[in-house]
Amino acid sequence: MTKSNSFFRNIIKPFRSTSDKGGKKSQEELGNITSHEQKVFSFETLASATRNFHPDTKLGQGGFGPVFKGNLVSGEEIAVKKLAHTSNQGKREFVNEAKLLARVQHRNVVSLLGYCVSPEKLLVYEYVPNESLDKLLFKSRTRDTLDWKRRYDIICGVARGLLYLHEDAHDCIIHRDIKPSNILLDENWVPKIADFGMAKLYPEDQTHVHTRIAGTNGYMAPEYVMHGNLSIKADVYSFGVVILELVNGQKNSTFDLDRESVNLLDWAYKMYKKGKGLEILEPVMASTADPDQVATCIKIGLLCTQFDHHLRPTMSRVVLMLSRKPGALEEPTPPGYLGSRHRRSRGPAMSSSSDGMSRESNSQSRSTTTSTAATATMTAPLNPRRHASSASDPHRRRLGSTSSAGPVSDPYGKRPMRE
Ligand SMILES: Nc1ncnc2c1ncn2[C@@H]1O[C@H](COP(=O)(O)OP(=O)(O)OP(=O)(O)O)[C@@H](O)[C@H]1O
Repeated sequence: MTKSNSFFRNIIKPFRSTSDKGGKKSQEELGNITSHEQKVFSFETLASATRNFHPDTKLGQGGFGPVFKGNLVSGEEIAVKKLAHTSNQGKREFVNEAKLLARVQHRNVVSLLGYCVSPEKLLVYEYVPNESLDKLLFKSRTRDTLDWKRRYDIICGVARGLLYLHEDAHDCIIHRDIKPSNILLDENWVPKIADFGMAKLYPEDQTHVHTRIAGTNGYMAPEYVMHGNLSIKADVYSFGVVILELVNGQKNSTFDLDRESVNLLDWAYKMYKKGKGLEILEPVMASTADPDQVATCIKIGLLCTQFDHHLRPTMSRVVLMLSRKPGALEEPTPPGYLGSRHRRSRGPAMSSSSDGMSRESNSQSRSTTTSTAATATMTAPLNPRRHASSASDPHRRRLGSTSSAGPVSDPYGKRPMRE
């Protein structure tokens, strides 16, 4: 047995004896995975590194359970994710995260260093010191640390990380939960995509997969929320939301700058159409930001969040677009979001851009599904001013709304996949 196979077998085994009826299948699936070298850590090593999981070393609390900061005897700093005992859901996510992260290695994706399975299930990551993006971006006290250059570099880094996951990794991986709290920043502000508990392998021979909805309100693509239709374009949509949040500094789902707009996407699109795109930029950055770069990012954010997923660019195209002038990019069509009502445009959009040239929008995609109705109304507006109940409950905030004909939605929000 190879080291990597033993890694997954060790992780899976303790779960199978309890409730995992699909364990054999999972084990076979995992057994096929080739991974980078993974290290087995003893429980004692990790307990000692975290001072016995002392509360002072706690970095945060995720869906799995707590995450602690540790120092190995070698001096290396690590982050240790400890699986809470209670949920089977957590176990599935735990295995999923281990399984997927073990096979990826990229500057913009957090590295899994190893694991421990007994007596506790622990995943060990590289420590990423500058916290998650949400903690900096959505707090007025810390927001100033993110000047435009940093924000632009974060956008470019996350784009490259997603491009890697979608197109360059061993298999295409859809992350499914791209949002600022899952983007960690290292000591040089290099972004690292984290939290692969819900990520899904994307079968090469399929154009899309239908799956249980899992994700976070405000970041989930409309076709995914309504029909469980999952493709790489769902990540592209979430990435577009993150771009616009980085430009504006407000969360899409709690946006309150304009009472006439349902959310940040709606407002940003309206401003753009009025020729006031640059006013989307958070005023504090106005003096330092490069207007062309800002305009390009806004346009990419709007292109990524278009209602019609066929029209959204792929990540390779996004990476290319990031180095272009805004006038060289196609015109975005209206965004999709909960509560939007929008007739899907048919065929590639030919549009006249500000430099006067007509261009075909890039709609090449690994998703060619047409299961989405041509006209769709989503029934649960995001704006908490209108639907306060969904904003106050953390589970519901993560929950995607679903149409009655759509796939099963999970009342507890973040769920990995139909297995
Ligand atoms: N490798 C790491 N380095 C530094 N901090 C980390 C690392 N991994 C996680 N953290 C911190 O621990 C917190 C919890 O992370 P985790 O990925 O478990 O959950 P989350 O993404 O915040 O929430 P959820 O699981 O509900 O999506 C993060 O917000 C982050 O601040």
